[in-house]
Amino acid sequence: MAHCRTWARASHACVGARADRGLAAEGGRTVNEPATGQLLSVDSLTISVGQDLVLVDRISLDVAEGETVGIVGESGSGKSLTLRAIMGILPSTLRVDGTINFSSTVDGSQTAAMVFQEPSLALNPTLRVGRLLQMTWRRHHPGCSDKDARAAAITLMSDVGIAQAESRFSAWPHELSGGMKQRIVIASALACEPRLLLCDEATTALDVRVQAQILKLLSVLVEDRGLGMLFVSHDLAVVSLVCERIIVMNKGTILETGRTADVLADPQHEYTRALLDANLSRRLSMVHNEGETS
Ligand SMILES: Nc1ncnc2c1ncn2[C@@H]1O[C@H](COP(=O)(O)OP(=O)(O)OP(=O)(O)O)[C@@H](O)[C@H]1O
Repeated sequence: MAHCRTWARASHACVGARADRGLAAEGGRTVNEPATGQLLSVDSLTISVGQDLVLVDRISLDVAEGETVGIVGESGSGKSLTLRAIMGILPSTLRVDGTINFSSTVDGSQTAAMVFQEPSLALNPTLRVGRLLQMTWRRHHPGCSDKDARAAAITLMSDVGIAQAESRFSAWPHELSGGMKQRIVIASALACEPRLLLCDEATTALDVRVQAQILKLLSVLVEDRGLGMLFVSHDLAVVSLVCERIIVMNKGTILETGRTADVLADPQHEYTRALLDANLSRRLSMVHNEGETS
């Protein structure tokens, strides 16, 4: 089975980069099976560069089966590095210590897939979108025929809300809107049949109406498929819409964590209160309204 790091480097079309069980230890990092019921368990993850620059400092987090967890914090707080460490796609210049425990399927594969921020960059402009999904499906379903993989790709396109999926199979990325492109990116992640979806600012590049539609889609997919999701965003309003639990990060450390409703109603840390700025309630109702009308 191809390793996700090889796959992620091989082509920027591989938007559904996937983490497999049994990754080799890197620095002081080990990857094992987590406790029953947990899809992912991260213990004391530390990411550093050079002799003494610590970018992520001993953070621990869990995602249970079917649970949606958000990591929120301003730019530079270490959210993306954390997700990339979990996926095993950090640059080799960074040192990773700590423990990452991954749940896996019986054959030890298909555990986590990642959705990146910018769909225009994530999709290979020279690859028709249906063909990308067909190739991704075949990569993760060895022995599947071209015809069956094409059918699976069209089903995935329908699943992520692309109308007339069959005729759009041959579309180029540039022929699709930003929202459609992100739907293809999500479909590509689903082609790995993950149990855990890692989303890195998955709606940040989209306008607010499309953002609401994609958030709604992610919520439906996660619920229907019983997936766990780790959703990273700098936007607390966005995270609170799709996550049951929130982790607040700043400067590489976790400041607080709790049920979404609790964190919103009674933030324990001054930094969290700052994130809950005067615009939050207005923005929340705006996003909720957009979600309802989409
Ligand atoms: N390869 C690297 N080498 C050195 N420092 C890095 C590297 N990648 C990221 N950093 C630094 O690590 C810190 C955390 O980066 P990270 O990308 O995780 O932040 P973030 O919270 O995701 O914010 P953003 O959404 O802006 O990316 C930042 O200060 C960043 O400059």
